[in-house]
Amino acid sequence: MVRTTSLSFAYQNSKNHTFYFPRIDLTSKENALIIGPSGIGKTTLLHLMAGLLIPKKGNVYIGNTLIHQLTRSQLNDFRGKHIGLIFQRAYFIKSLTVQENLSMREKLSRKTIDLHRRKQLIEQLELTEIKNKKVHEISEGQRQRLSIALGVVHKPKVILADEPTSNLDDANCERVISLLKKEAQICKSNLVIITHDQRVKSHFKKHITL
Ligand SMILES: Nc1ncnc2c1ncn2[C@@H]1O[C@H](COP(=O)(O)OP(=O)(O)OP(=O)(O)O)[C@@H](O)[C@H]1O
Repeated sequence: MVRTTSLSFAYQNSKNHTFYFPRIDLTSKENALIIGPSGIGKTTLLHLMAGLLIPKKGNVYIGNTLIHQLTRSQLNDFRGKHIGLIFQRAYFIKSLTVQENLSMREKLSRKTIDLHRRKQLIEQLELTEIKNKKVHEISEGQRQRLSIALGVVHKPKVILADEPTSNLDDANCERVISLLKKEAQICKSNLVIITHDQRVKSHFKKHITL
């Protein structure tokens, strides 16, 4: 369950421009797209939902937790355990292998390491053949799939993805969307995607328009 209430935000250096966001209310396992023109505040909203930015007013519930009432260290801990972030440009440790990056992400979540889950994910995302390769040795498409794996390996309550398909051809776009939906189903999590991509829109019933 993900819910936002009267969320507003202003960047410190933004000459008092305040963003006001519509209410979001996602029931258990419900997915949604955040859509709207460039610069309207989609990434800002996603970062608020991830607890990476602090709202001026309002709050974000993930499950029963009001995330902005947590202390900074509780919030970091909560994010590590319960939020899966997938950025357009993923952050990897390039000197480590695919498998080592996943293992590092699991350790950071401080959840019990689930070797079966990691193996299953590597197979599902077709990373088996390159699991022992360093990240700088793999292709762009493989990196995209690894970034999904890193976002979901710890079975988060919510998966937040920022433009996960914008650099992909049609076949890979379809593949990434169906992988994300499948992983959300397996993790029983809410999936929230920011997109400009017309190809993605028909795959989701719920659209949040900014
Ligand atoms: N750290 C920051 N400090 C000040 N202003 C910022 C900061 N980050 C973003 N902005 C501004 O806030 C506005 C919204 O940015 P945001 O990235 O949330 O928009 P967006 O809807 O995701 O855009 P796009 O679709 O182009 O990625 C933009 O005008 C941007 O320049």
